[in-house]
Amino acid sequence: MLKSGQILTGTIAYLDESSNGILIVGKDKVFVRHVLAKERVKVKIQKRLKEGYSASVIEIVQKDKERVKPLCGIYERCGSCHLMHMSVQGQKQQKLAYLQHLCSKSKGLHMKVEDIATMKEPYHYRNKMIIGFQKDKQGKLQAGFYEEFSHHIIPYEQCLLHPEICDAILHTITALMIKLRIEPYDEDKRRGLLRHVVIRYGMVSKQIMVVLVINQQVFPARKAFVQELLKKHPQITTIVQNVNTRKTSIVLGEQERILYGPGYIEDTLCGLQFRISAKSFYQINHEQCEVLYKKGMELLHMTGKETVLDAYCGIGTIGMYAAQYAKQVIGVELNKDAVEDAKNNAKLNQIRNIRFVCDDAGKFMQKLAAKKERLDVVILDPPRSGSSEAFIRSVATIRPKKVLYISCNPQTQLRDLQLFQKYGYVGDVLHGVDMFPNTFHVETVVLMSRIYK
Ligand SMILES: C[S@@+](CC[C@H](N)C(=O)[O-])C[C@H]1O[C@@H](n2cnc3c(N)ncnc32)[C@H](O)[C@@H]1O
Repeated sequence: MLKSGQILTGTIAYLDESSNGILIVGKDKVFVRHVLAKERVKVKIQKRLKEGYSASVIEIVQKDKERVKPLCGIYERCGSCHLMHMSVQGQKQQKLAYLQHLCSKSKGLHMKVEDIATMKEPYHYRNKMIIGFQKDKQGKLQAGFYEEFSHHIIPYEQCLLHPEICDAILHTITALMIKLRIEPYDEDKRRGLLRHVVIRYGMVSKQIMVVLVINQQVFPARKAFVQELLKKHPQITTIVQNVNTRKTSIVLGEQERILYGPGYIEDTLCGLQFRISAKSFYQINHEQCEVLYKKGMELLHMTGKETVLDAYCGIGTIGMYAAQYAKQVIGVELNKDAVEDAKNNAKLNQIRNIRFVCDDAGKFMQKLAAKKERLDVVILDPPRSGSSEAFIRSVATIRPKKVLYISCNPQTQLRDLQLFQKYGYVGDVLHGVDMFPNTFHVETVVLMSRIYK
């Protein structure tokens, strides 16, 4: 048994799915942050965990050649980034090893992992920023991201993952909160006004949306707040007030009020125009999203005769891109604001061979199967939790020739691939796209086809 405070030296065996370095000591696992696989480290045991022990690094005795100095001053405390101490190549190797490991332990699947498409400049890529607020012990207002596994905010000056303008806007918002005596929301006491600020940035259009999430219907200093914010940042194209009075960690509430501008931003992706409103999903990495969609179309290799279903379609981005290579596309999405955006986006781009339905993807697929509808291609890009058996079973009933599965969570994707296989669809290559550099997340795409003709 290891003791708290005990000092050990050893070699990191591998990094787990949360990028913890694993040191094996006898039968015990010791979890070490911010190390690389194969590095020799001197660590101090901190505490016992359910699965082993946590330890802090005293010294990296032997550095891996992919180790780099993190550019962010609060990297080790913040927790939003996990791999900033690795070069682009090192991050790629780590993500490849992780995907290979996941594939190898997915029973019944014979997947190989093809390359991961990385970004040359892996900074300032996130087009959406979510900020929380708190007061420190001295009553000083702080703004920042949540520390990993906690509701404690780590204040920051500059975030290397977002466009610089977002930081400047946030600093103005913090100054305005102090000036106009706007209290940050306190989760425990359930008091205070401003819960979160969401900033969305159109990477091509440069349009900016600021969403102020407040804890009550009335926003007392609203006019002055909006006027002063716009005066300081005339680049902001829309400001939305969102009301969230629920006891929840979900950021946005249902109700919205537009305080300035149209209530949405527009952006260009794969040569198409998209309107994005506050509650709609939009891929957070513009450059890599284009890489991902192109990869998807390349894998599908469509002839222009296909009827395609774009399931979990968001604002219709993949579907509209696919519509250029297909006979017709149906998009299905649960979020009604996103469907509204999608319908507008089809008009905006004069794409007439696409229609959108607001429904649960599983239920919609069951209805299509019951009506014996014909589909040639199904594209699905579900949320992190993955798809459902109802959806997968109905796909098998409809018997499309090809199924393209895009995912931001390879664990649930591989679970779903096992189900697809049970229902007669197999894929053998997982393609990675690094949509989230400096973090342990990775986007993957796989093409499946029917085993039985
Ligand atoms: C990862 S996003 C993908 C969006 C889109 N394909 C894109 O690339 O921008 C997942 C989408 O699934 C939607 N969604 C979540 N659960 C759903 C369900 N049960 N049925 C249909 N859509 C759902 C979310 O609202 C979100 O827009």
